[in-house]
Amino acid sequence: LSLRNNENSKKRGLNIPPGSMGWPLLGETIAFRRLHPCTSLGEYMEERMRKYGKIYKSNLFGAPTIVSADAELNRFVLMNDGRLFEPSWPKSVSEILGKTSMLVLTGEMHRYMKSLSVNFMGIARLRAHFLGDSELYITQNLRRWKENISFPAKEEACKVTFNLMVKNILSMSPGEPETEKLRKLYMSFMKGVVAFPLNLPGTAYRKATQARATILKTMERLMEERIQKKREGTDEIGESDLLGFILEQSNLDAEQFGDLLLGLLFGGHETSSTAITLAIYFLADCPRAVEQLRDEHIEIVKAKKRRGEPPALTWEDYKQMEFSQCVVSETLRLGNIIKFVHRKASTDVQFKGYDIPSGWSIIPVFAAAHLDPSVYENPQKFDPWRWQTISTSTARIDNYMPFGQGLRNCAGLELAKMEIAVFLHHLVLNFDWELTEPDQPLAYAFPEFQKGLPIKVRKISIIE
Ligand code: HEM
Repeated sequence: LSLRNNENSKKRGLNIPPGSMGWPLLGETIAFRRLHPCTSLGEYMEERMRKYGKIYKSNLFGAPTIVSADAELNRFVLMNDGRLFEPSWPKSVSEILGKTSMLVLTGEMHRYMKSLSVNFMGIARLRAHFLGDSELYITQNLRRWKENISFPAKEEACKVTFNLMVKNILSMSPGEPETEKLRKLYMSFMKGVVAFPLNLPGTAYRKATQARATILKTMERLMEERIQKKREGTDEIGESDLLGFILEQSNLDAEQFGDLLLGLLFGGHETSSTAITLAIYFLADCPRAVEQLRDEHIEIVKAKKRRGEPPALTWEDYKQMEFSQCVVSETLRLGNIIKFVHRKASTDVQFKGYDIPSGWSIIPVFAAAHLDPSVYENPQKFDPWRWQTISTSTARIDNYMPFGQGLRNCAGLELAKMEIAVFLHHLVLNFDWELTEPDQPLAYAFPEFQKGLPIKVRKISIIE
């Protein structure tokens, strides 16, 4: 199909970007997926960019594809979502995330689900629920850290972000048997989303489809139980979790709710735990940034004491974490948690003299601008201070897209930034840490630390 499409475009005299379509069927998918550090673009892209420039054609995931390392084209694609472009995730991803998942929905239904999620994670709820809950789960978690014993940081970050999401989605508490059951199911589901999509018995992909079905059944049961409680007048949760909020504010059925839940767990758990782990990794090599972070957070705590406030962080305290936000921005730039997204042209599109034929896939690679030396001086360097000056520059909008942009931008970006900052607050106030083994994050579906980033901590006590 890809080759036929390519031939048709030639016949129509279109100016398709240069590139190679690779092998029949497989195209260049294997080379595209080859592991490389997430702080680089990898050999496949670097070689193609040297040969063909920032916009080139290929054959990926079974479709003729334009790969874009061009920041302007990436922005053009995202700003024309729903008009010239639509989502086009590989079938394996869309099947596992569900047909009513936000990543694949378009039009009215996408807008509806998006507005539910954005409202659910709006500033009011961040202040009222997520901030206090994040702090609670983070402190509960860090309190258990033992000195001088190596442990994987990723696992700890995952516990925090998972607990936060299930508490706010389903009012489930950490450590309860039902929460643990859901966590295990979710882990199998997650492995399948990123695995090679081979739907055979015993494969990660098959296990994930089974986990998905079980999670959906659990959702259905929880929904029925809540409806029953509402009828009996014994529901105490009301709209304080997503399930209650959806029951009051929408008419989603159990499957739609299940897909929304999986999407938020998937979107909110793996990404932010990866971001926290990446910050721990980058900071371990940048003591000056840890020192400056520590000063910032000590000052926040002292100011609270001076004002006679209780120790819990408030939204106003969070807003004081300016250098921490620079650390967050730099972690997301260099870590490239979502390296690229999948779209396809819903009509013939022209850009910079090139034609992108209707039906072709396009992969905007956000990481390309994040690592471009003409945009970010010394791009391989973890340099949070660069954000103290960049923030006023307009270049940032085009060249910095860790959360995507436009219609389909991240619904949880404020939550994510807050979670990372609150984690940093308690981390730098309570611990020094070092990496115990080399473990570089590799660009898999998400950046992945092969060993989960083993670290060793030392407790410090700087606030009397
Ligand atoms: C550092 C952490 C995060 C990063 C880097 C990130 C990144 C992204 C990106 C790049 C997109 C755009 C996908 C596209 O264009 O197709 C996206 C969408 C989305 N994200 Fe996030 N995200 C993060 C955290 C979260 C959190 C905490 C949540 C919520 C719990 C969340 C929920 C979503 C949802 C629901 C969408 C789909 C929006 C839509 O289709 O309109 N994300 N995220």
